[in-house]
Amino acid sequence: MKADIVIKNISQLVTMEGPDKPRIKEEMKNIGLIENGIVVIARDKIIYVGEGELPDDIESHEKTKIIDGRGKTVTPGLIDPHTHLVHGGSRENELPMKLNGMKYMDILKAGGGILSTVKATQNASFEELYKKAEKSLNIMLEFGVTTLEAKSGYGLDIETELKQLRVAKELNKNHPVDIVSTFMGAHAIPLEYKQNREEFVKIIINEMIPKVAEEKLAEFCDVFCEEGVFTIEETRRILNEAKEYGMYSKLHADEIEPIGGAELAAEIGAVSADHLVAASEQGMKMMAENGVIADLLPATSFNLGSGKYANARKMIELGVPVALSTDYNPGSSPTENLQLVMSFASIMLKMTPEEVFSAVTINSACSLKRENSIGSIKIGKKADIVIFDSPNINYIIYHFGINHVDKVIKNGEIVIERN
Ligand SMILES: N=CN[C@@H](CCC(=O)O)C(=O)O
Ligand SMILES: [Zn+2]
Repeated sequence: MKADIVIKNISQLVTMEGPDKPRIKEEMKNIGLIENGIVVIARDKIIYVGEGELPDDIESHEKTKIIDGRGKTVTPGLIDPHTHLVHGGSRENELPMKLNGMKYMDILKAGGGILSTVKATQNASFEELYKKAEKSLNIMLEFGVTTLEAKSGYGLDIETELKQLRVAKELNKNHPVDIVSTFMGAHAIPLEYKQNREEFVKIIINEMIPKVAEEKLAEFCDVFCEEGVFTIEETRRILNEAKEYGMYSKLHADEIEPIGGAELAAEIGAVSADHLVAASEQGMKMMAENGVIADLLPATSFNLGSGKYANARKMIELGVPVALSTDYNPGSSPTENLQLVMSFASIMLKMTPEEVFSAVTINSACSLKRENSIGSIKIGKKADIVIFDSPNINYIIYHFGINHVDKVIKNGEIVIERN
């Protein structure tokens, strides 16, 4: 077999070896760490992973690229399974309001917040949305993200929801980062339906979901299940309908109030429940029993400044598989930096570096139903790999706020080279 890229002498190689399924409890600590590691790539796949030298049955050719991994940490490409990538405008105008004590949900109730991004997204052309999202995607790739999820939800009318999803589809075709799309028409109740919310729920169920499914624009459906937004019952109806059309479920659950989002996620067999800052212990237990992944978003807690963070330690203790995401969006988490999220997870959620790496690789892959092709460095999987300019995993998390990436390899191609 002929190698196209060989990365050798790797100080710390994070393989995430083990079964392609969500890691829980102590499993989250086993990241398959190899010192003096070697990874070999041929075309777009990993063909060897181990320790020491190139094995005899793998040959190099004159174009084989040999990368010296001394002083470097190598991991699977990072996966960000919760973003609101495609949207118009920005919301820095809300910063002084928040500093003056106005709450995130009060801004929304007054017609701002998500609803102001809805206006900006409705008014933006396909090209404008594409360019803006492409810029963010480039930053994410620079930070080591090779696959991410992108939600609609800033349209709230059928044309704009479809426009957002079509932008994501086109970017997925043209950009090295793989994008998994989620339909989130149930992100807020538009002002014009405030007195008639049932009408809006019916539009989502009877018009939007069938159209999104017909155009094959989303694999997942998500709902902002929160006090003052969508109720448990509305969320159940929307996600069950989406299931009929073949979409997996995700929920924005118990972000602010413990209204039973975690319990609902377990009941309907959602793939993930996200946020969970206010989730009840009973909800966490039910998630563990039903294998629902907790996708935690500590950058959002940080940016909302509430001082409230999801109880990751309790979730891990109870056997809930934990993933981590940026939640990149213009309101509550305007950052593309997943490495920063990893540092927040360690400091604020008390997750160990090993748990953090499990959360942004294999568990995130599971949260996108991609665990058979990405999320670990394993023979036969996609050659999506990050080389960090860092001698060990702890340093990446400890030295926070900067970009530790040296190189990013996507589908066997070096797409980012920073040093
Ligand atoms: N909480 C709901 N949705 C997004 C925020 C959207 C926005 O504020 O624009 C979130 O996940 O944080
Ligand atoms: Zn979100």
